[in-house]
Amino acid sequence: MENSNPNHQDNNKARKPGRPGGLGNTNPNQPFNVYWIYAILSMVLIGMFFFGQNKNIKRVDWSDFQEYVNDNRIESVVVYSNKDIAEAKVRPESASYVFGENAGRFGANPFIQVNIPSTQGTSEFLDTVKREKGYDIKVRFDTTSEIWSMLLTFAPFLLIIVFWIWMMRRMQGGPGGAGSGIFSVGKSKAQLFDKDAGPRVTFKDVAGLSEAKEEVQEIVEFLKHPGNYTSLGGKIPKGALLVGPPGTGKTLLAKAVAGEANVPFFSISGSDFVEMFVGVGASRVRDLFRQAKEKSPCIVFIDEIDAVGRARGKNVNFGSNDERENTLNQLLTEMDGFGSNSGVIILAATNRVDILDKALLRAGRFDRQIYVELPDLNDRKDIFKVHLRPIKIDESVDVDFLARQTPGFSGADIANVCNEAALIAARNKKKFVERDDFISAVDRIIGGLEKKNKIITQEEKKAIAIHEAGHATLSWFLEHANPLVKVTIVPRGKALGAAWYLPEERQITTKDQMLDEMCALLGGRAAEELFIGKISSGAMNDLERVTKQAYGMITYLGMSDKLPNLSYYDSSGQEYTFQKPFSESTAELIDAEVKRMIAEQYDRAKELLSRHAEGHGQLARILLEKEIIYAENLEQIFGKRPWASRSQEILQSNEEKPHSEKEVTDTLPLPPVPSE
Ligand SMILES: Nc1ncnc2c1ncn2[C@@H]1O[C@H](COP(=O)(O)OP(=O)(O)OP(=O)(O)O)[C@@H](O)[C@H]1O
Ligand SMILES: [Zn+2]
Repeated sequence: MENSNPNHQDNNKARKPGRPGGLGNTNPNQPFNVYWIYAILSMVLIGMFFFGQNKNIKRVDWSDFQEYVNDNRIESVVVYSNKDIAEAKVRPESASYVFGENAGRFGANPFIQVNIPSTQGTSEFLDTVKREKGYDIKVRFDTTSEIWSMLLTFAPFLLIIVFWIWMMRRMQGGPGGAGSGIFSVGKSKAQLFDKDAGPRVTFKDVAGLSEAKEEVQEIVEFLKHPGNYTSLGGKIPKGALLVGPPGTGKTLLAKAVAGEANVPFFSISGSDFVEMFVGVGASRVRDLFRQAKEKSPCIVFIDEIDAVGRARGKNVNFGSNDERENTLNQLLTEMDGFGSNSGVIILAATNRVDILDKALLRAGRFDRQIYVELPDLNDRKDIFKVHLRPIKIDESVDVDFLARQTPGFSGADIANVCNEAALIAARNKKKFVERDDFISAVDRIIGGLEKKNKIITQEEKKAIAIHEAGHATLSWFLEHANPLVKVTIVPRGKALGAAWYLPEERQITTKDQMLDEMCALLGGRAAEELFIGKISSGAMNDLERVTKQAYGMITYLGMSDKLPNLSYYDSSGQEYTFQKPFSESTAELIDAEVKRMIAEQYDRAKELLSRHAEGHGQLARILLEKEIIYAENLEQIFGKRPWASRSQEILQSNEEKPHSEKEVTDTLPLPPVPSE
């Protein structure tokens, strides 16, 4: 079965070492931060809002004004000395008198304005009134209004002009340079590795991957000697897709192609195109190709192309993914647009070809797929050799041994192991990195840090032991179950118990094998029920896998008696949203079949366990005591495995206990954190 081990892939992802992706070029000497522009603009707007807001002012005649003052209806007066105008605030209790019906409207701003006749100044008039009647009117002379109004009229224009100049300079690659600020959202974030900058990556740096290297060798030739191909009328391919799990060296390979051909290398991640602004993705794509054409011949590498290249929706979700689709369309247009002899070759990486839009894979686009797989034993040796080069090791370190310890590791994981080992040795103040450091590094990367200090009650420990012993016992007695390598109840990372199995390398899996696997997975829960009488949450991971397996067998592989030879799998990757491809009654049948299949295997697990209850009990006791058991312990208890066991062969031929790809972990509920 392809992808028979989804768990492992997840682990892989999690422990992928962090490394710089295609980051945008942020210019450190940027003299002018773009946020200043925002700040100034918003201040102007706020200012305009407050000052430009006209108070609702009622104009009155001079004679009315005099009357109001005489009747003491005015609270204060501001005299604008440079204009022949005075503004007066009306006492609230007089508002209705002054404003009449409109009092409500003027209520908040009870101001009146009056033109001062040239014959008699307001101030003199007010002075007289004050003196004669003793009213307390505050008078203020104001000259600022003039300045303000001038500023307010011209400031926006000034700002716009400054802003404009600044913008033009930026667009011409002025002080800020390209790649920074808001006006560069449409610029691609591609990272350029020019041919003369830094050490070149070549095929020597890429270990293993011999088939992939052979295939890309041709691209190197295209780039080096295009004439050889075009003279015969052939067209140089525009792109190739590197397909494989994370960390297997896709980026490295693409870089090596550029290095071998000695051409510039643009690197960008698919997710860098996608931004929340509409149209930005498409404009970034245009920009990327414009840059690439300028530098041609060159390689453009798009990592994680699935971020933009996912199949365009069949089900119209009312424009939810429009932006991504526009970006994808632009990419397709650009790929069609440039001539096949322009010297730009696009390499893209993905680990999900199945979800890519079919248009991307059509002839003339990414019509070649190059598989970059997880390394096998020999490849792992080579990768170790590459990454051990810079490390000071002593003679106890044996590459062959290391490669055997790391099945299922990707190139990135191996790089990580080497680095980790060096760190561990440094922590222990060693002069050289020793074999033990590598073993610890491998262990650490497999299971996260050992957490011996995690508080687990004796009862919980017993439950974990019984659960794990259940898996172990069943895997011993089921013909097709993967042979067990070791089981531990030492908590590592999140898992409280774990079992390692040797996976058999098989391309197709029979129904019997799948059923046995399910049975072994159910062994943990079955042992809990049989020997503790209480079931726990520790089996969640097991149950999830069993349920998925059963659904897969019934709906994809057509392996149930009631629904034989039917597959509702859609390899085109489109998901069914509104309509299932089967009827309601079939859906019920599927559910019933899944339940039946799991129930059968569970009964089988319980039956087998009760037959070997004594051995199981011994196993659980050893586990409790030693926290770890190996295949040999099982042999001592149960005798030779009834079926020729690959694990035994391997264990005999190799003294080391190989770690293995298949790891079944169980999570039990953590004990409550003691409150301090
Ligand atoms: N075959 C290999 N030989 C040597 N080193 C490798 C190999 N594969 C991976 N590595 C190491 O792992 C690192 C990460 O690999 P790379 O970035 O090429 O993986 P990738 O397949 O592109 O991953 P992703 O799909 O997540 O982008 C490399 O920088 C290199 O150090
Ligand atoms: Zn389990």
